[in-house]
Amino acid sequence: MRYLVTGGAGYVGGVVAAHLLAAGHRVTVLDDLSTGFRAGVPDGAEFVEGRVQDAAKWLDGSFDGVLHFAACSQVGESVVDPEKYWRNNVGGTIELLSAMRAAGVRTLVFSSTAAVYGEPTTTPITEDAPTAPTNPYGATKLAVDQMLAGECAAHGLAAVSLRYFNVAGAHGAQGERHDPESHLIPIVLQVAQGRREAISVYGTDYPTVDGTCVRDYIHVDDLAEAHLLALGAAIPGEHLVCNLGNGNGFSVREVVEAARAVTGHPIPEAEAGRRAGDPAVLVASADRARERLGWRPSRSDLAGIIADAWAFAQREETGA
Ligand SMILES: O=c1ccn([C@@H]2O[C@H](COP(=O)(O)OP(=O)(O)O[C@H]3O[C@H](CO)[C@@H](O)[C@H](O)[C@H]3O)[C@@H](O)[C@H]2O)c(=O)[nH]1
Repeated sequence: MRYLVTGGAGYVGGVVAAHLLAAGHRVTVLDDLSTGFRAGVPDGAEFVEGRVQDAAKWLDGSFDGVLHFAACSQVGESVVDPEKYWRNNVGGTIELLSAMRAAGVRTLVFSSTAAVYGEPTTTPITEDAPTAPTNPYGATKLAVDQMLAGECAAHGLAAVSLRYFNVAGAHGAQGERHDPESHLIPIVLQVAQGRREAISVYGTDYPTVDGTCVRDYIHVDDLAEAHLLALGAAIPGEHLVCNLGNGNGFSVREVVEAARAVTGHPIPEAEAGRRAGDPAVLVASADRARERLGWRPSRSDLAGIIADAWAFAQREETGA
């Protein structure tokens, strides 16, 4: 099969592209390199530098489906520059959908997020939980989910929205890298490497096991496998929504403790105030992904996830 992967130079898109290639598919990556690097594009993928808004230039009937990752994804930035998020994330997807319709490409897997749920009312979170995003990033991802439901009903698109919880770990030389970095595990590992003095723990008075926020960390390879399964599970006319998480929560302090064990470095902590918009607990119910996709995450051990991220961070540091 032949697939277009938008945003395939990024962390998740690049790892999914690698899994598609390993499964014997042909992959074309479409990415505008707005993140400043193309390290994520795996060997063996065709690479097209361009914007998703211009997908019509490259999409034709030789493609069997699209995996859509191209999006702005920094929560904080979305609050200060919401227009950029609506323009890219929603505007870009409108153009992609019309290009797909024109080319007769009728299968789509979309990179959605747990951020659509906002502050959850129950845990673990199922797909039927109320959606109430607390920032423009989550709002634009929810808008695309809603757009896809309409596209499926009106035009018979087969679409799956995968709502990721906290993606972590690495696939060999493909790992998580943002500039500036804001995610917990990469920052903790920068402290281990001596590139930062301490990890600022955002909030120690949450109603959780140790007062710090609890998240559901999922290995990027498990996440990638769900995308391949989603391609097979997509049904014309149906918009399927699945959460992707392990169903286990770990606190910030548990993550830091696990990183100390993995790296052998002390990793000092500095208590800081709460970060605006952080829910106390975000843990997925992945029952639907198990039932509908047949998905079985196999790398849910936190130490293993951090060990892969650490190997990637060390590789980046030494340029190996
Ligand atoms: O220096 C840091 C960085 C993070 N945290 C905490 O660590 C947890 C995880 O933070 P982070 O890695 O930034 O992820 P989240 O804020 O949970 O957001 C992730 O999960 C969201 C949906 O659940 C997605 O929308 C985001 O894109 C994705 O980054 C949170 O409680 C943060 O407050 C710290 O204490 N110190």
